[in-house]
Amino acid sequence: MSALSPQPSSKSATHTDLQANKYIPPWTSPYIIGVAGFSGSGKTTVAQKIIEQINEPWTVLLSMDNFYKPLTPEQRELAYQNEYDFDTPEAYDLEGFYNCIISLKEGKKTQVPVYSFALHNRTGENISIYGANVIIVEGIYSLYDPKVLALMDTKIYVDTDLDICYCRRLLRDIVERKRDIEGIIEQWEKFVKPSSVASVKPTMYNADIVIPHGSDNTKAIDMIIKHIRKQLQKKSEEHLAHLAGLGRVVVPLKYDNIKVLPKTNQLLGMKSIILNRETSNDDFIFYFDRIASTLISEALELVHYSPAPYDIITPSGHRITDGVVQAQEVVAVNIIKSGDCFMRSLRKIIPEAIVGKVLIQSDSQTGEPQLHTERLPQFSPGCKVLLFDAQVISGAAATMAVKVILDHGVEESEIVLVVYLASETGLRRILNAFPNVKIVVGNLSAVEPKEGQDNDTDWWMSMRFIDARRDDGTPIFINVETDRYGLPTLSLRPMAVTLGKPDVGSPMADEQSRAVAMMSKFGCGSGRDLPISAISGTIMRAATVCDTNVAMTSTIMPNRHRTVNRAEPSSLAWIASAMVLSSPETVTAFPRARPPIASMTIVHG
Ligand SMILES: Nc1ncnc2c1ncn2[C@@H]1O[C@H](COP(=O)(O)OP(=O)(O)O)[C@@H](O)[C@H]1O
Ligand SMILES: O=c1ccn([C@@H]2O[C@H](COP(=O)(O)O)[C@@H](O)[C@H]2O)c(=O)[nH]1
Repeated sequence: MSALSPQPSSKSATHTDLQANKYIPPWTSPYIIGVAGFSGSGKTTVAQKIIEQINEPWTVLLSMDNFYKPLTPEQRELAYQNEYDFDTPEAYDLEGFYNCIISLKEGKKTQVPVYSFALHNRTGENISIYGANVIIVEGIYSLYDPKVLALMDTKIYVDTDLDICYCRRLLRDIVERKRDIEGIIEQWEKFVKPSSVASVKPTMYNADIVIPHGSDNTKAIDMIIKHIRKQLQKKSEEHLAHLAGLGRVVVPLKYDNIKVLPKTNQLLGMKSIILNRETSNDDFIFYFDRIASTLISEALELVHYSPAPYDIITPSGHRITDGVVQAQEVVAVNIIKSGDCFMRSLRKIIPEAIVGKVLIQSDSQTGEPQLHTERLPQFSPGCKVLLFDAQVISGAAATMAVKVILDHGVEESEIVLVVYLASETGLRRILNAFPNVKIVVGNLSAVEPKEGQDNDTDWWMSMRFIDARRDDGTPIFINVETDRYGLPTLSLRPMAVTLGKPDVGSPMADEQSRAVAMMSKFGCGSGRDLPISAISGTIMRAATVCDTNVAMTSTIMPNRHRTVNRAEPSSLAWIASAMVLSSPETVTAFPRARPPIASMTIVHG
């Protein structure tokens, strides 16, 4: 189901929102907060409190200390004798600091040098930052450079009495920065104190908010957090509205880039087997893997081959002059965890394939897809990337994943999305944003709505909930999931959903109303007093397959069950937000005794 906007059917679509024709992820406009103040004033402590309380995925704390200029051996010697001035703005590489923030602001993968206070120098290592939604920049001169100030959304000055700062710095520098007490006192008197008064204090006038008494001032910090939350909510609404726009029909969906598996007897036969309640668990996995292999093989048809640069001599001595060789490296990327159910088949077809991963998860309340983690390899120039997801419904997660891969230097035309189940709306959203991406899909929703199915949403819901009733009519939530051994498996959970009122004024209100109508149509009754956004979140979350555990929905039968073990925090968050579990009761446990398959190569970028 598309959770992002009301979708006109392809028949009736006349909308031409050309502005929507490009995907702008949240990390190309990160929210930047500057925190300044004296050394020891509590800047880091305040920043950490903000991070804890806003609880945004991909919040980066960037310390200006990382941008101390590298020292010459002579300067290092001075530093060890407490004769080097680290408290003048000239000690910082202000240009490098600015360039780093600009690069992050543009959503680029950015290298940040690591600094050691013990060595008084950069360590030579770098930390790579990518995908930040919120960046907190902390440092004595973070509100100093007008160019940097212009990039900040909120500027905070932590105003703590200088003597208190001195005491705290003494303690911290001895314990954490391995400094001796005499040296700290000497440096304080000679450099820190005079610069604090002459150069740091005046930057207070560049701040939007001044926090008297530092991190003790919980009231001020609460106010700041409320303000930041409001700004982030606005940003998230803009992102959702933008994603919604991408789902609108700009031009009728072009099928040149989409390959749907033909409904051959062979494919229908395999589907019939996996739908049959008599099918054993092993056979289910076997036939699912075969369908996955077919999808992968289709995707590999898009890999470039070139004439072999040598003649082939057969065992019987014949010369073959028109051999071909693969001319393109193939790299796989999973949208975890659902994409994992393709991995067994991938391993059989390309055993040496490098596999990268992205974790994209929806916010439980708004349904906004958020990038939590990426572990991607260094993509070689011109390589082909197969992006795996079990299902694409709204298309938001896949759109975001494509953007992540593009940001890592892959050509748009070299990305092939491989997906078992997809809605037309989702594919339209992806292709509106990235018209050169190729898609290989096992099941695509009806292009023309069928009788009684007014749109993709209906189709998806019926696919999801088919046969999913208990004898007493209770709807059951069914998923094909990837289990801890990387095997496709099924889970069943009874479901109770409360119907509520849409959030007035929310860009999702229409969508929420539709969600409620849809849920009631499919028999979900009221149960608990939940905000509607939770329900909507449920649908969106499932729809975008952002949950790490919800792997794949299909026309599946409720005969294969397993004990649902949902201990991972992400699953708990999902359960809490979705509230689909009326009780933790799971139907029967399907016995399984399988060895884990060989672990995947996860290349850290
Ligand atoms: N309100 C506070 N009360 C007591 N100690 C604090 C308080 N805020 C910070 N500290 C301590 O003071 C030291 C300096 O704080 P920190 O946040 O690192 O300051 P800054 O980043 O401004 O240099 C740290 O050891 C920290 O734990
Ligand atoms: O090698 C170094 C580099 C810096 N300093 C001191 O650090 C503070 C800034 O860090 P805060 O976390 O804001 O305290 C600055 O006052 C420098 O004097 C250092 O001692 N050695």
